[in-house]
Amino acid sequence: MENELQSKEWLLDPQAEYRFELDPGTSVAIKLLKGNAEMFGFELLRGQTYLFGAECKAAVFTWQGCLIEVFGRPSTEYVSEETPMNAYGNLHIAFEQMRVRAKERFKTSKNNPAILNSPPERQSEIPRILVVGPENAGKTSLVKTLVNYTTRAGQGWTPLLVNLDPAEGGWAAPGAIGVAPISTPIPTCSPSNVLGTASTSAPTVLSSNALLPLGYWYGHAEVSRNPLLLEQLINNLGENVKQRQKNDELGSIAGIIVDTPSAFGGGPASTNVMRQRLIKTTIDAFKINVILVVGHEKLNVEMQRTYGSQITVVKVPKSGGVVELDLGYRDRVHAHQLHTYFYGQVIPPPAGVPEGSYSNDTFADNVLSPSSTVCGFEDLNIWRIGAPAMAPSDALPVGAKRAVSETQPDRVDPAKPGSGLLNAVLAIMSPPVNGDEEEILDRTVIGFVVVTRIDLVARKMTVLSPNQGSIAGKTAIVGSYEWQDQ
Ligand SMILES: Nc1ncnc2c1ncn2[C@@H]1O[C@H](COP(=O)(O)OP(=O)(O)OP(=O)(O)O)[C@@H](O)[C@H]1O
Repeated sequence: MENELQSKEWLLDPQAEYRFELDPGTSVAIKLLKGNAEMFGFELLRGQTYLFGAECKAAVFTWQGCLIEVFGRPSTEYVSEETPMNAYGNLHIAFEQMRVRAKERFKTSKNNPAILNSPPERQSEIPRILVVGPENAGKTSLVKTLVNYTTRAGQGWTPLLVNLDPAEGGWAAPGAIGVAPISTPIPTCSPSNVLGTASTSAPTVLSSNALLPLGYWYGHAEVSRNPLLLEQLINNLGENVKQRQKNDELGSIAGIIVDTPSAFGGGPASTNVMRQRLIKTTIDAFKINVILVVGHEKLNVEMQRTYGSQITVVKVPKSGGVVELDLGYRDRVHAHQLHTYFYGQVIPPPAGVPEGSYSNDTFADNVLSPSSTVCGFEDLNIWRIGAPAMAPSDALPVGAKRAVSETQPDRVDPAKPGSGLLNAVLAIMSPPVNGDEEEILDRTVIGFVVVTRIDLVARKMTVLSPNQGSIAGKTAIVGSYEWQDQ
């Protein structure tokens, strides 16, 4: 039903979903009028209006039926009665049972410390889930749904969401991988904050925007660019997760869900060895006990054969709603993510929705003020990991060895022509623990800056940074991401 406010009502039957895709520069607002509805497990409040923009592609799903009102015109919109949500719901129930059993066991072991002598069994009861699948399989959407259901279970669970897809741009800039404890459901509003927003970029009064992620900087979109580096960072992340779980045994019962890049789930045969090695590293680093293979028969068989004897491998159906994202779209999303990191995000509401009348649960109306500072070439210690534009080791002629190792930090001199620093995204690293400058691979990211100007004569560069703090004396790593403010 359409009205003069350019809105349209959609009546959804139980277990149906309304899917929409937005064109660049457009937005829609959705209001739940009757019944119940959710988006990737995030429950919509009745009467509340939610804004979506930045080419968002998503779906409103209902378990029991609902009536929604949609303001604005998506480029594609339709209702589907066929969704994999039943399978996703069953998975959640199975994981919930594992958690409840683990909690019971934990309580008993407090009264009977002898039980603590059976760590492998106890460990195996906590869900540590790895999600793999090819490109555009809906991996991230499944991960988000499972994490959101876990936080809604009413048990106070705070699962750890691990993002190993450097192209995802979760929580920080694209190029980083990381982990964040999730205590409230993650909303969906635009692809620039698919996994929620870090507390440093959003008002912390909103718990869904107050995530405290821990990130490592890989610096590239493609896994094949430097798989050895990614492997080392996954191990570092795994070590951190292990430490946290050791310090908070009860809290760790909520478990871990690991989202992976599509390179883990397939690709050319030449990358098979690298792919299998990265999966093995991930399984070991996070002590994975369940592998979910999204919509890929061959990969499912491969996982069953390789890990089926020790790990539960489950084939999960792919949703027909998952959108094929092309390279142009992914580039636009990366640019938008970086813009959002520095300037925040304002999604203009569509016609018929007054300013400020929508929910601020999402990160749809938040302005940030970055600062542009000039610093001397010597003020920042800039490194690049491995040689620039390095081909993977297995692409070298047989017997050939590299001059620079793929994980060796290489000092970058901004004064040298071709330093590749102009417009480059630099990750600012936490200070060295042992004073060893070269151990930068093992350091976590504290923020990002972009080099906007280089003055070779004055030996100075202009840097855009999210706040006004000085960056003098800091250590930074440059990857292959570039960004220009447009
Ligand atoms: N049921 C659905 N209805 C509409 N859009 C959906 C649905 N499920 C997923 N999408 C959208 O499809 C796109 C791809 O989904 P998603 O990011 O989950 O896949 P992926 O397998 O993680 O992708 P990648 O290739 O980046 O690894 C996203 O924009 C997501 O919001």
